[in-house]
Amino acid sequence: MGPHNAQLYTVVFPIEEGKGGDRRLLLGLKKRGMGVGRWNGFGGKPEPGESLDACARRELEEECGLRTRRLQYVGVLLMSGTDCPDLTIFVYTARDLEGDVAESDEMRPRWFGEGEIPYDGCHPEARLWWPGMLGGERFVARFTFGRDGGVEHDIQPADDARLAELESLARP
Ligand SMILES: COc1nc(N)nc2c1ncn2[C@H]1C[C@H](O)[C@@H](COP(=O)(O)OP(=O)(O)OP(=O)(O)O)O1
Repeated sequence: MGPHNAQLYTVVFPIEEGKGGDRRLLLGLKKRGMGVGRWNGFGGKPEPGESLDACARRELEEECGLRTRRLQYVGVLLMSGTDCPDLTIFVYTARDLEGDVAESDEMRPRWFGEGEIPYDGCHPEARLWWPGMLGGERFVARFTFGRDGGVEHDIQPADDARLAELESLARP
């Protein structure tokens, strides 16, 4: 199961790093559609012919008003389940941010300190990979959702070659 036969999405996490090494993460409370009522990064589906990088930048600006001078492709989520379509989600972090944070039709943004992330209000698997992502890990994570609401997971470190291989399968 992979990008070639799954619905493709991007998700972007804006991060600010303070001088003392403390980090803040901008999350958005989803106001409609998939994941409504949950805190998440900013993202969505690529438009026809759009690269993943361009999609990530567009969705970031549309959903929270920010642009970035440092977008980093850090991981891939391969999601499957009995009662839902397969999803492949390309994960980015965004630093060196420009613009003003603004609420959109889709997202209500809010900054959280690393120790304040509201995991109970996020997608259930978020707590399994966000701490690693915030710590700078690059990864491929496989999640399999069961009918009982449980989720099996396998999270592996990924290098440039593995991430590029997955990205190339999604190239328009
Ligand atoms: C199931 O678990 C998920 N976990 C996480 N962390 N993120 C997820 C999960 N499922 C979906 N997402 C992300 C992927 C995208 O960033 C959004 C959903 O995007 P959306 O459906 O809003 O896509 P758009 O292209 O913006 O859609 P419309 O323009 O049609 O509103 O959630």
